[in-house]
Amino acid sequence: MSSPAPDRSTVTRAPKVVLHDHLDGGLRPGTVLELAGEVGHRLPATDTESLAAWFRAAAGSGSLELYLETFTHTLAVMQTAEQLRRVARECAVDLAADGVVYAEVRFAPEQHLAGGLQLDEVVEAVQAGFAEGVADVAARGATTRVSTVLTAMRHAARSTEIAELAVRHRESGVVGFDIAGAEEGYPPSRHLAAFEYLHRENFPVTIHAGEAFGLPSIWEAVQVCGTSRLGHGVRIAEDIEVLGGRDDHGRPRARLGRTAAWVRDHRIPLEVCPTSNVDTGAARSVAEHPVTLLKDLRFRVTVNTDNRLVSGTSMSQEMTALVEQAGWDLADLRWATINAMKSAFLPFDERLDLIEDVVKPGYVALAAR
Ligand SMILES: O=c1[nH]cnc2c1ncn2[C@H]1C[C@H](O)[C@@H](CO)O1
Ligand SMILES: [Zn+2]
Repeated sequence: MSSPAPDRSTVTRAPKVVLHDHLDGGLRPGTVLELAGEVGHRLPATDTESLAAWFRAAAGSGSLELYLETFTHTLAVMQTAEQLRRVARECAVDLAADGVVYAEVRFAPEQHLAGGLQLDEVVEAVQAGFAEGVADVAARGATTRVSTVLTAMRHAARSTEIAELAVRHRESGVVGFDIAGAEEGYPPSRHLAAFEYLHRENFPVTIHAGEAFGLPSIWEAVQVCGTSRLGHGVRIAEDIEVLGGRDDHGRPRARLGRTAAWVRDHRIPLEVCPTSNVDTGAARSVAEHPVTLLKDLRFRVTVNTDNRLVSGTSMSQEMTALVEQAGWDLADLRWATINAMKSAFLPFDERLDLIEDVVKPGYVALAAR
């Protein structure tokens, strides 16, 4: 039985969980303008509206490489402890205002050293900003929680150093490690030493894979690098043959290749970011995005923002787009949210508590209105 299609305000009020959100892709346009003015960085626009529009237009180029070029303007204003703390504080506040109750936010410390900071200082500044933001939210009577994922850039050669950095800060809210950046030509196995170190340390890993490059990248991330989650992972759909019609349980009839079957059988979470995928050309539209097929086939799908500023989005926007353009209903949103909470890099009991004490009651409250 399908549940009603929620409107935008219901989606905004629903408790949401985001596992894939880049700190340097989610700044407020006003903050970029203000900080750029302070450091003398030239931007392609001079007011918040046209700057936000510039990011949208530049990001929607259909290529990951061009999408990533827009980050020069955000990274330029994230090079001091004060700047990082402000951006992180605003990130926590903005996510909470959108109804996000748990977030894992990522960034690449190696990209924040131009102002003379050391790697540990970068992490400490961001952690301090998240703590301030969470406290601001609490002071206004709401609750959110933000964890940190440290990213290493896949074209660079600092992944082992960043992996060690992540492990050093595991007691203060760094919960995972990721690799990001241009995918083609930079397979995840280049960073095998970092992944092997992290496995020895029992430290969680997610890998951007199956966005700009297809199945081999996903296979390598899972089977060679032993990732716990897949950043995007949408091109797993290339390993699925849709046969048409539905089975007795209402699921689409389909034949899964070995990699797709492995990912589904082992419940490997897919951190799907629909708008970002449309921007980079990994999907034609939200309506045609493979996330709906993957949901119907009961992969462990989660819904994410990727880059709120760059893709002009939010969790509520991603979920509303899925409702309006791909036929998702409230039960689907709840399911994806619980999937995300189950897949978080938190201890099992804390994940369970958030599901039972926050997510499920939040959905009950929505239904009661
Ligand atoms: O979707 C993405 N794919 C690959 N790399 C990405 C994506 N979004 C952001 N990045 C890169 C650009 C950022 O500077 C970096 C760290 O957050 O990660
Ligand atoms: Zn990403």
